[in-house]
Amino acid sequence: MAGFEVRMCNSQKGKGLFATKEFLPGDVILEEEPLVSCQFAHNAAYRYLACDHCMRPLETPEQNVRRLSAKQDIILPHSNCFETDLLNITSCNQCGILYCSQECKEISYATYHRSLCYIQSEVLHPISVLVETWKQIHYPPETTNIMLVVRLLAYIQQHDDPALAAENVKQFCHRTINEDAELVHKLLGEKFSDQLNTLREMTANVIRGEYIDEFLTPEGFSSLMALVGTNGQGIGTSPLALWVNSVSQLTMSDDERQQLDVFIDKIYQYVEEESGQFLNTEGSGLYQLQSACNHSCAPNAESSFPYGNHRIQLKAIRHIKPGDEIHISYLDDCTLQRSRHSRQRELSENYLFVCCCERCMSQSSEPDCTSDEEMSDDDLDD
Ligand SMILES: C[S@@+](CC[C@H](N)C(=O)[O-])C[C@H]1O[C@@H](n2cnc3c(N)ncnc32)[C@H](O)[C@@H]1O
Repeated sequence: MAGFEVRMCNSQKGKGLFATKEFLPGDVILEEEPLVSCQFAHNAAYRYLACDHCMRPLETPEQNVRRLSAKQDIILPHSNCFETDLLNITSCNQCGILYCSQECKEISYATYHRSLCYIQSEVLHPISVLVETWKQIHYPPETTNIMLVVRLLAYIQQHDDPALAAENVKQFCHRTINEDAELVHKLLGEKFSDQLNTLREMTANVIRGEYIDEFLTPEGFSSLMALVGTNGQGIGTSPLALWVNSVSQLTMSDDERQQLDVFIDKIYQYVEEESGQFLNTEGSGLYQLQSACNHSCAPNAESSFPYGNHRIQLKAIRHIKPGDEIHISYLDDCTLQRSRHSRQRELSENYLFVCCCERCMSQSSEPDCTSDEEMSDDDLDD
């Protein structure tokens, strides 16, 4: 038994993910591979070398920390178990892009890469032109990626049953034409309508065909961009974080643990000094089940990437009973601590919905905050 189902919640929230069995805190609810995923364009340009399919970083924790801190003499203890991960690196025979394994290479080719394979050094290739244009339009911190759109179109094109694949794509949360336009405006900024048209024409130069042409009309493309903006799940992978996680589970004396903690704090300090906050290989993916999960300001589940690649895991963080809706938070921990007003502002500005979770509803009798003090960034809850 899967333990969950996707069904309608109400007309405001649309569909949601519901438990069909009990989950205790720490229980895994589901694990899922994305339909498609892709590393962000700037992240790749800044040498965050990753598997082109699953986003597994192609460096050991030690190589990772040395690059991010610019200190070539750092030696990480207990790091030998990670070396084996990198023994199977391979590349596409035609274009040379890198994969962490033969399996990723084969899945990628069979799912979307066959339609998109090109020699990366061809600066005038339509994909290079599109990616470079995207980088001009969408600066870091990146929230989505035009290549996710392109891979989605290639996924439909290469599918054994392209009509069914197009329907699968349309199952993701979608909106009215006006709401799509508003979301694309948010995504691309002030000059969004010219930019959207440019991106659409460039995307059509990369890929087109019977089952995807409907997504390449002005309306279809706007709706596809909004679909990716609403449903795209951020992915972050870091060999250093995996190493920290695995050494924290080793058995050692209190003294050794204390020394290790001091060492970890120190390397994070070096890394922050050299590389700021951009420490992870970052990208986004479209997940069929995960994207059915609605937001709550008091979530009972959270997602993570415990395998250091794009495979997502959803875990219970509170007791979930059969019939309960499974919620994650779309907000970071810090914003979650803030007032209802502040949380709702963040959600409506960035995700274009008015949150109707239980916590917001139970606080809806709170007066609306309008004073300068309450509008400030640190308007903490309660
Ligand atoms: C990733 S989708 C989640 C699945 C979606 N409900 C569906 O029908 O496909 C995100 C969208 O769900 C809706 N949503 C999610 N959480 C919500 C909440 N707490 N209150 C109101 N709407 C919510 C919003 O329309 C949001 O853009």
